Amino acid sequence: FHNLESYCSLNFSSFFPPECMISATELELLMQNVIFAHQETCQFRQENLQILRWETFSPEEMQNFQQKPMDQMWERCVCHITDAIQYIVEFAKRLSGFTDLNPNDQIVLLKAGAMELLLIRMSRAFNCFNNTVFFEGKYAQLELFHSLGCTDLITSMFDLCQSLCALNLSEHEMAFFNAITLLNPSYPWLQDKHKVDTLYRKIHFAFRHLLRRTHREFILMKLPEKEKLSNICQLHLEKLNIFRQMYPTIAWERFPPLYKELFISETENS
Ligand SMILES: O=C(O)[C@H]1CC[C@H](C(=O)N2CC[C@](c3ccc(C(F)(C(F)(F)F)C(F)(F)F)cc3)(S(=O)(=O)c3ccc(F)cc3)C2)CC1
Repeated sequence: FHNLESYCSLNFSSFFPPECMISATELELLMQNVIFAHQETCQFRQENLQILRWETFSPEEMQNFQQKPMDQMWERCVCHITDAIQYIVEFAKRLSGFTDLNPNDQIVLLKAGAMELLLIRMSRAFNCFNNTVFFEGKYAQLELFHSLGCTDLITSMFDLCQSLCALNLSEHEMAFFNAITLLNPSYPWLQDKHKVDTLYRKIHFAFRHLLRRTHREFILMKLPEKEKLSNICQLHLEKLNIFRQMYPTIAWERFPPLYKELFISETENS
């Protein structure tokens, strides 16, 4: 019945189970909560990213980055991503209903979703006209990250940013896309799947309500599929493991605890 049920919930809102039904005021409050949670927890403001978007690194600066040793460049980037993920954790905590979830499930959703939300947010810091991304104060071309030794990962991140930029998402749409990506009820390790599913359906309903009001329903079909995001996350984990084989102690000694907690599996921690 799964297909029938998901088909119904998409097309016949009256098929919503009772706990999913929300009043008009609750709907407005939920929409504001998602939008404010996003606005208050972005690392950089949209207008500042826009102002700087033609500030690119000079060839000399590029070379300087490209000549950095692999472990140094990895450590810098891992610190940046950890900073960005702290904001993403804050976004989750401000989503009404997230902190009411089973604490184990909150961790499961953040472990699985933090990198996906990072990738979505990255498109805000991406200039699709010259294929550059905001990095350490200016916009950087893909080649700047050469010394990381994971050009396929960087390329797939840039491609994802290009596809998201093509949708020209508003900050409101970005907020909802992040919220529904985080609250994915299909993760296997969830203890209270039903509670996550109820919250997911409410936020998805509010997202569709926003899109109907702005005549932007078509983007729902054009958002990157789940597996496109998870493939890039998988590639990130593979590159991290290759790096750790090359520099076995760096990850332990120099990577921030939050990054290790999220991306270096417990079995190795013990
Ligand atoms: O909240 C906001 O306003 C946004 C949040 C997201 C920010 C952002 O784009 N980022 C924050 C950290 C960023 C980032 C992305 C990916 C990674 C890695 F995958 C690897 F290095 F391998 F690529 C790692 F983890 F393995 F190391 C590290 C760090 S970055 O800006 O340092 C950056 C690095 C490489 C790029 F090729 C493009 C960007 C992306 C931009 C500001």
